[in-house]
Amino acid sequence: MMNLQQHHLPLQKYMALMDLQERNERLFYKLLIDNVEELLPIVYTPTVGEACQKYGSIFRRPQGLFISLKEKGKILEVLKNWPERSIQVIVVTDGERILGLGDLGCQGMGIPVGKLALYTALGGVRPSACLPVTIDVGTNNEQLLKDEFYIGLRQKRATGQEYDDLLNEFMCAVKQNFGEKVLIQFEDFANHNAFSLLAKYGTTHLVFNDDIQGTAAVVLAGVVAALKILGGILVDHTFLFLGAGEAGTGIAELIALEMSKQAKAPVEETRKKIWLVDSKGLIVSSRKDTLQHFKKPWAHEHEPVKDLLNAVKAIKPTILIGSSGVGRTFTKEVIEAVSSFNERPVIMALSNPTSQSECTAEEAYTWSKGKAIFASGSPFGPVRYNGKDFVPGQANNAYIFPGFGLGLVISGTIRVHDEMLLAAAEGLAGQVTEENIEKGLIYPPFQNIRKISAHIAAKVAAKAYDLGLASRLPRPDNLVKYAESCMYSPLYRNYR
Ligand SMILES: NC(=O)C1=CN([C@@H]2O[C@H](COP(=O)(O)OP(=O)(O)OC[C@H]3O[C@@H](n4cnc5c(N)ncnc54)[C@H](OP(=O)(O)O)[C@@H]3O)[C@@H](O)[C@H]2O)C=CC1
Ligand SMILES: CC(=O)C(=O)O
Ligand SMILES: [Mg+2]
Repeated sequence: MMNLQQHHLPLQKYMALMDLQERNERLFYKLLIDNVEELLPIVYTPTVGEACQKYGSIFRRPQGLFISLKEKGKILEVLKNWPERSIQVIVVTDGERILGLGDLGCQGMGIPVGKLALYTALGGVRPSACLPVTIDVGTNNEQLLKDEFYIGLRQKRATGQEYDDLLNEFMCAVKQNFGEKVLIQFEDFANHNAFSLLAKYGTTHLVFNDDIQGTAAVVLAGVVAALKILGGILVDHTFLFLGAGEAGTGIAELIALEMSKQAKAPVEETRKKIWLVDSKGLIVSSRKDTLQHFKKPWAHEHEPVKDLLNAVKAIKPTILIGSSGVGRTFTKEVIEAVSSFNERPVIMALSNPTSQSECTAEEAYTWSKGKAIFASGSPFGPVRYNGKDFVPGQANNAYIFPGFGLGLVISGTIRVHDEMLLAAAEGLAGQVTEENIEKGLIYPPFQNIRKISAHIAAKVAAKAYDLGLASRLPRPDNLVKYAESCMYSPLYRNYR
């Protein structure tokens, strides 16, 4: 830690940590687990975003497995080259929507590598069972195509049949090489591929889209915890999203599902409590013909509204969620408006990294005059306002995917089901203590994340057993203890 702390720039710390991961993996995980709050912003958002942007120029040794269009027809052979045989979790990206930073091509590899480091440190999946993959189908990022240090294919992105065929070959080869119980986590695909990949492979493979499903579970958990402050049940609240893509519509759908279960009402009804704004304004029924399929369920009856501020005034949300990927879009006027009709407005600025956050913690507390219950995708430090300290929460899918994946792996689950996402959200919300709530925190500190992950894993595994989707038999009596017993710890063994 002293060595790391001598570096002043976060990117230098990132490089030092990646070197350590390469040199002494066990020590890397020991450090990450023992100093999770200090090191998470380095191996993960926001610094991993900068690392991906500069990946070519800071490149030292390859991490993960790159599969490019040139490997078409040989992907099985490529997978066989990976030295580890017992893979349990693959995180795969094609680099087209890296955080809120856009298309970074195969420099997006930093994301699967970082996510899998968290699978191990936060969720206890063995490092050797984790495989980061980047599918290189080119990039439409002109700057990268001209960059002499760019490490990927110098061509525009393959699309259509060529893209679909490569992805299909990859998905089939994974199953053939690693078996059907390997979890494939899709990460940071652009939404025009993300939804269709999830729908296509959800019935044949164990797949999970972190941006759509993991984010949904973490936000639902935070909202459920916030109800302890706000009062009422989910259907008593009105939600407004800025951003109607993977994160926005994924969260909206899971919240509507939970509302419908709680209120015993059809999901078509509970969806009406949720509104979304995209780059063209509020999603309303008069726009239905021109909307992408994932937006259509949210096209409610309303006159057109052209921007967020007017949408806030018209819809009067109790909960405002930013999932646009565009920084500083929760302006002073927006936060003042939402605070004018709420005693305690919930404001979540989910977009990553910090530069893309819809507002800062300081802005949320100051502009709401200390009323906001605030959480953000990338971390912000505590804020002092009016002589009082406010501690923001981190609404990031990192709370969910490590425990969620662990739950699937330890139960030998063969398919992901929405009920498991609800179970994961319940598991996380259940870990928020009275003490957290008193401080205005709707997420527990990351300090306790391995315990939290074990509880999430137990909930997910229990649901998988209940649904008959778990293949590891017999079902353990105490799933929390079992999950803990399965977790990797970076201990040195005593040799005889
Ligand atoms: N905290 C967390 O755990 C997570 C955070 N995220 C973050 O969420 C962000 C979005 O990700 P994702 O949903 O996958 O991205 P998508 O590209 O799928 O969706 C982005 C949405 O934002 C809308 N949008 C873009 N610019 C504006 C604007 N100026 N005003 C209003 N709406 C706008 C887009 O509109 P249109 O459809 O019209 O183009 C689209 O609906 C990213 O920054 C990502 O880092 C994502 C996953 C997890
Ligand atoms: C956190 C995350 O998955 C994202 O920003 O894409
Ligand atoms: Mg992501």
